[in-house]
Amino acid sequence: MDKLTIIKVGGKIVEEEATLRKLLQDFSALEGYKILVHGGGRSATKIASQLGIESQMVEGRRITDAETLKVVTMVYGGLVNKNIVAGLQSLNVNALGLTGADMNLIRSEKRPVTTVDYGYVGDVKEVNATLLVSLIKQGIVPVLAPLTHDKEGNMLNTNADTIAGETAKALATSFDVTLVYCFEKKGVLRDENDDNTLIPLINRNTFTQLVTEGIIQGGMIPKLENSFQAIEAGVKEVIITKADAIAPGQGTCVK
Ligand SMILES: Nc1ncnc2c1ncn2[C@@H]1O[C@H](COP(=O)(O)OP(=O)(O)O)[C@@H](O)[C@H]1O
Ligand SMILES: CC(=O)N[C@@H](CCC(=O)OP(=O)(O)O)C(=O)O
Repeated sequence: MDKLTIIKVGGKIVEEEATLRKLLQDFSALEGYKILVHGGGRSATKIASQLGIESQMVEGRRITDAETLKVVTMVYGGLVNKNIVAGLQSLNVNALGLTGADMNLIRSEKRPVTTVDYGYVGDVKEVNATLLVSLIKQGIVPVLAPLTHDKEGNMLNTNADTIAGETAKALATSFDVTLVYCFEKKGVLRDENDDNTLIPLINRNTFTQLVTEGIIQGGMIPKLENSFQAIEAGVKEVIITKADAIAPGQGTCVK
């Protein structure tokens, strides 16, 4: 099977011009088929605040009311996505920016209200793998924004780590998929403020232990949950690493 690399890049990296530029250069140098998935949570929080809209996160997910949905649609589907596409085009990568609504790429359902009402947040139900395979085989590089739709006319906000994980899972029968989550730290760390404390390998058992010890917390918990789900669905390799270290052999390997 052909190899496919899916890189997910998070908030702090896409927000800063220099780090984003470096990541896009490294991404452009990757051999073979590839997809870039981006977040942009920090940019959305900043612009929402400038518009007088408060942001509220619960367990790493944004409470998305009608006004917030307008902001995230503009920021992820517009500003961040097009900035990345233009950057990649300048590096001769034939990037195509897409939300989940475009060509019905990712359909989701509004998350049911339980103790928390997340508002317009979508849980992924279906990724159009056939479309992605066809685009990739034409030499097109999809750049995916963290937005989905319900096929009833509504956009829904979806966590970017989940978009990357679900896309990797959907493509695992067509390619040998490597999924790389990159962010501002070296990987999963014993002390999250010290890049010298990298944990090179994590499995479900060590993960549970590290969560109990409080070493893994916050946004790293859903990132690792997405990683294990991807591995269990046939994704070949999941790596969590620093944005300037996306080449093989670096960061934390999830098994
Ligand atoms: N053990 C750990 N090692 C590294 N980061 C950790 C750890 N535990 C918690 N984190 C936190 O997880 C965050 C990454 O998750 P998140 O903010 O969702 O990522 P992203 O920037 O990719 O969207 C890090 O910024 C860090 O604060
Ligand atoms: C539902 C939900 O939480 N969506 C995320 C989508 C963006 C994201 O995931 O961005 P990062 O990767 O930069 O964190 C949000 O609005 O923050």
